Amino acid sequence: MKMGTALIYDEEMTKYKLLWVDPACKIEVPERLTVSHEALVQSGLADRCVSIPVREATDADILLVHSEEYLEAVKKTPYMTLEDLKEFTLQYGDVYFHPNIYHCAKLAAGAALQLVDSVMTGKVRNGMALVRPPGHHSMRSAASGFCVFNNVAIAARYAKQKYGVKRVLIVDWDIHHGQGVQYSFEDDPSVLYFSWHRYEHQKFWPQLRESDFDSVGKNKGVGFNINVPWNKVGMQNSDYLSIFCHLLLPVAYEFNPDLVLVCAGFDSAIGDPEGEMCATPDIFAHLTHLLMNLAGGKLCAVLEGGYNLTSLAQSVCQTVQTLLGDPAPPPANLDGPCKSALDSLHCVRSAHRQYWSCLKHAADLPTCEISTKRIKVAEEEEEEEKTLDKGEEGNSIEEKVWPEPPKRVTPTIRTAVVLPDGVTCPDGCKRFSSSEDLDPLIISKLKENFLKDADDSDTLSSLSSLAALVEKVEKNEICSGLALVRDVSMATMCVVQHAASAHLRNRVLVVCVGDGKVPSHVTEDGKILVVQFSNKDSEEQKCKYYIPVCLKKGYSDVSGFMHAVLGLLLPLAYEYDPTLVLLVRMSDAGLCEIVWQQLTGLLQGLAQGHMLVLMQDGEKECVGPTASSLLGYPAPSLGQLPAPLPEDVASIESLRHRLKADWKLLQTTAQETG
Ligand SMILES: CC(O)(O)NCCCCN
Ligand SMILES: [Zn+2]
Repeated sequence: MKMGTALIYDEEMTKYKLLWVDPACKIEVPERLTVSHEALVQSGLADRCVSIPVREATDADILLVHSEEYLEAVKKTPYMTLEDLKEFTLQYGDVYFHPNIYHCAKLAAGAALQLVDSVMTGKVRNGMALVRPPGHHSMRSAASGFCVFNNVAIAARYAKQKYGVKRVLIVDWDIHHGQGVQYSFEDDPSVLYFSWHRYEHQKFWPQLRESDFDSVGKNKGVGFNINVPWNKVGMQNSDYLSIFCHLLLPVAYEFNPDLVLVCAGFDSAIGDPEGEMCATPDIFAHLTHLLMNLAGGKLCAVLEGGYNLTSLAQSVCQTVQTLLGDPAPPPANLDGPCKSALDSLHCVRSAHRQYWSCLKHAADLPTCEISTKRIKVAEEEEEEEKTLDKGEEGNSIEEKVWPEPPKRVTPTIRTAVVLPDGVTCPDGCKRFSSSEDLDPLIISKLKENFLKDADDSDTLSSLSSLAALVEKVEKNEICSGLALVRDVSMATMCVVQHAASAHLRNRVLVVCVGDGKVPSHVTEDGKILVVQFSNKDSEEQKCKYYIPVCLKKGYSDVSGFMHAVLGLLLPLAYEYDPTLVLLVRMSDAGLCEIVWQQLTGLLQGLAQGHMLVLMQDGEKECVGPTASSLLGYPAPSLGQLPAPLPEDVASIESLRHRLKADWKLLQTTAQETG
């Protein structure tokens, strides 16, 4: 698998600005680009990227999306007087023209195409284009919302035409609805457009009825347009993650794209005057990470909006650092999605349940219109009393403050391996067997707890290597580890006991695939959370921290397993927020290798990538693929997923219903909180 991250930027795109007074447009300033690029340079991230030059999009490129008359009209703007420019601008909404904006718009679109070229030719794995003017509002024959040419829509058409890409996923996390993208692809089943956006029941710009959740696409494209309206401001990290886990990721995996394009707008971050949301910049590390195992890692992020220069720069850095493969930071303040977000999630899932098998079981609403109107009425009442108690000034937008995202230090050793002699150490990994610096107290504890006959020296050495490995991971000297052990249950017990012991401030998430014995007794205090996938009818779930997931055909049913991973394990894991993930492959795990790699890849978003994988020593052939995932290589695609088995969906759903009282990120509708 290819590595390397492209960065596409050219300061020429800073050389246009608003030349007259227009309150709607004054936030779109050249400094947006300079602070973003400067932050990447100062943090050392720019130097780690492959710098790719911009180019001008050709007429043919632009005509993939826009009409000739529109292109011809825009071509005239460089020669216009100030008065003509103002006049020309009046025909569009919330956008401005400038003698140099046509040039910059060609560079912005061209930058996106250069990014597609470098990813599709395998020169890099993924990349980011820092561009302005943005693109997702511009339509076939109209500029809109600071956008002139639709950079991402052009890139999607270009990828299909030049590289024969069959399916493109466009994820638009900008806080505005990219209506231009929706109009371009709403009847096209080969391009799945996903957008969340501030909507407030059509009160927020661009105030379109077709931005609501019931715009699902047209004709052959039904199901391939997904709109998530935010009907309140103040959405937080939990709200964004819930949408990814319970809507975008299940659909994206079912869609199985060959290429992922991101309309990477950062006005959805805290502090932005447009979005007025409260998600912190580090959330973009997780959103990026969660998309990086799709399409074999082929991901192109293109800048859209973002108007708070501080949160914009921080969010851009979080995104690029994740594209480079650095482990994600611990997600901040996950306290469950708010009611309004759950209502939106519920409406979108039920609007799309007929198009996506992963949503077929989604609870139906009586009808969303009624529920939305009901919510609307309730909110308006609430709104009234709020303004009343706010005193005379109705809308005081207080200055938001948030902590600087934590520094993400990648350990010198990314992945260490504990392997029996004769098993080769995978490229990029470091063989680990040191236990000499393990204090004798621990050694004696291991002896008394785990050794039947005291002179079983190689069991002792393997267990003490594991204990030593846990210490190194805890100290962030090593990011992740992989061990082949003789007795995987005993090794699990040893790691859990060691990691959970007092002197290590750990919360250990133990994910077991297979029916072996797991440490279920040590989970009362919440220092351990065990999730075990098996095909044995699970004995009644004992406590909040031991969760048996029973799948009829075990994990051999890829769809059912991925359904459980995306909709149950990921939300649980994010809410639990472990400091260490222990992934255990029990000997009888009939798990297909790619699913195992997807699971390993997805779980690395937790615990800053601090993960230990334990496997039975008979699974030598699994060492290479597991190591490649631990090293940050993207997992191969799973291919088109058939519908999960109904009985598996039923058992996962009933488990989710049982658990959601304790684990708020498992909720998918507001009704459940009642
Ligand atoms: C790219 C963008 O989505 O941030 N543009 C926002 C335009 C807002 C106009 N009121
Ligand atoms: Zn925006």
